[in-house]
Amino acid sequence: MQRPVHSPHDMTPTDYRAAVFDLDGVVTNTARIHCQAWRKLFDGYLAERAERHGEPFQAFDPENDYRRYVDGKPRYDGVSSFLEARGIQIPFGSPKDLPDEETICGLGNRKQRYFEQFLTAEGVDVFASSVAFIESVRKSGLQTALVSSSRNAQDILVRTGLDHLFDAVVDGIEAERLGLHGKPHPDIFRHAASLLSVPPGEALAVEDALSGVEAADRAGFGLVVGIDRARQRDELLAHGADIVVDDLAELMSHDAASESAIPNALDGFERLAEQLGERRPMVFLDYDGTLTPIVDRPEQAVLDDAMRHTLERLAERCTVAIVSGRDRANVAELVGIDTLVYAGSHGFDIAGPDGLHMQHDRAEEFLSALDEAETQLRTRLSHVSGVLVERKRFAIAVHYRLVDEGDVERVETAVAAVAGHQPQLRRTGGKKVFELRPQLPWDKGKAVLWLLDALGVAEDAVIPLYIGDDETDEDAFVALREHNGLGIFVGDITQATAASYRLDDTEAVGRFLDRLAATLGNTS
Ligand SMILES: O=P(O)(O)OC[C@H]1O[C@H](O[C@H]2O[C@H](CO)[C@@H](O)[C@H](O)[C@H]2O)[C@H](O)[C@@H](O)[C@@H]1O
Repeated sequence: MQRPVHSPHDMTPTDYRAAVFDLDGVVTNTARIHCQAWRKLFDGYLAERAERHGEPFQAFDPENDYRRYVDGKPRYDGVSSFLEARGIQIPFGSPKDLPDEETICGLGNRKQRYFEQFLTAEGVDVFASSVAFIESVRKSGLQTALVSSSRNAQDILVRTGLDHLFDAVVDGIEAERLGLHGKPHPDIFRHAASLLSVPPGEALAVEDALSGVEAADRAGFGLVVGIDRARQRDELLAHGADIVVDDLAELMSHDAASESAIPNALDGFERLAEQLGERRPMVFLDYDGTLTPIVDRPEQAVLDDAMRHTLERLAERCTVAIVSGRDRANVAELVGIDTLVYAGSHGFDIAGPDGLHMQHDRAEEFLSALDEAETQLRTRLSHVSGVLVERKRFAIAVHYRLVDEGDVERVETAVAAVAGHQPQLRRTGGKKVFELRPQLPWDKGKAVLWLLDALGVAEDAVIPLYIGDDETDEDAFVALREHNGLGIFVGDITQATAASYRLDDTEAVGRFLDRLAATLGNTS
């Protein structure tokens, strides 16, 4: 029986029989790419019109115009609704129109061309916590479906390897084939529920777009969850969301995500050793919160001698890589062992023994945006006491651990404003830190996969093992799951994690690594 849900804490997935998810902005970060494509389309078209008709040029606003008129809607509906808002009337045309034709369909097809170009250049980011949430509701016995107005949905599912997460998919192509109306009409949500043979009232829906929560609400879903990716909490609620979260991790019950669900790597060491079997581990380690406890200031996070000795011993028996958000040179100096591989700036910059070296081939393009952002951040935040701005080669961390609670919002607003002026950078989070990183589909997970490939080890000869404590480590846990590796989360599990094991703290990490080194010593 469903209980009333007034806040994320009241939500129990097992009260529902099915869960239906939107794709862009919920499972994948393709909403960003759609937004770029819409912006390029409308800015180009409006500029052309301004020249032709002497109209004033008013650019497409990637925040307000995107949310209000195009987000979540099928392509031609998005074009119509934006142009209508600008008082522009052009013929509808036909879906066969070429991208340079001045019709609703022609412009929609032009947007698709831009979208494909951006997608190829930038790749697709996956929200690791959403994947963990979907896996967890499936484990709880719920059926799952994906609904998307996008005609690209299937392609994106295949590219990201996420197609196995859904029992049914209703995308833009299928919707058109069946004559279903796009969001905010309820059709595709109702159809998804019917494919799962579950009445909408017994299913929950997850959406990030205003048109999407409205569609799910109108379809009569038992619970409509809005994800607030664009600071529009109140509007999501007004359009039909029952609850709004910043991230699906907030909906993972402590039980589902914690001790009972995820075994302790020390208690379960024998089983883990069995999983290793004949294979050598390749050990990837995060630094802060994993090898050293979290402390007030980054420079105080000093590696203790016992941990250094353990790492040295382990590195004699298998490959050990440190994968950190810190600057590579900084973390290499803090660890101080030259037989290890070091990946810094969240994997953008890698070096190791025997001349191993990799810097993401586009990373340098972002240096001037990072430099400007750093200057702007230092200026804007100079009056906020306790803020620490830490520049890494390919990222900037803004620490607020020492900032008064009442001032944290000022810090967040300043970081958001700077990010708003620098579309080349993306904002991510961590432990009491906001970060700006290059707007590229690259993260610790991609870096770990690159290393596995670069070190040229046969897949059946090694088992990658990643230990980390923070949200940026989830990308690596997800990547390793798909490559038969193991993730170990350090700390209290209060949110969804894609790790398979856990350890309590850095001291437990030391004991685990010691035991691993001893086991490998016995078998070599
Ligand atoms: O990927 P990691 O190696 O874990 O690096 C993540 C960030 O770690 C550092 O900040 C964190 O640790 C500090 C020291 O304990 C702490 O004061 C801060 O609040 C934490 O966010 C580092 O300074 C950042 O550059 C890394 O991105």
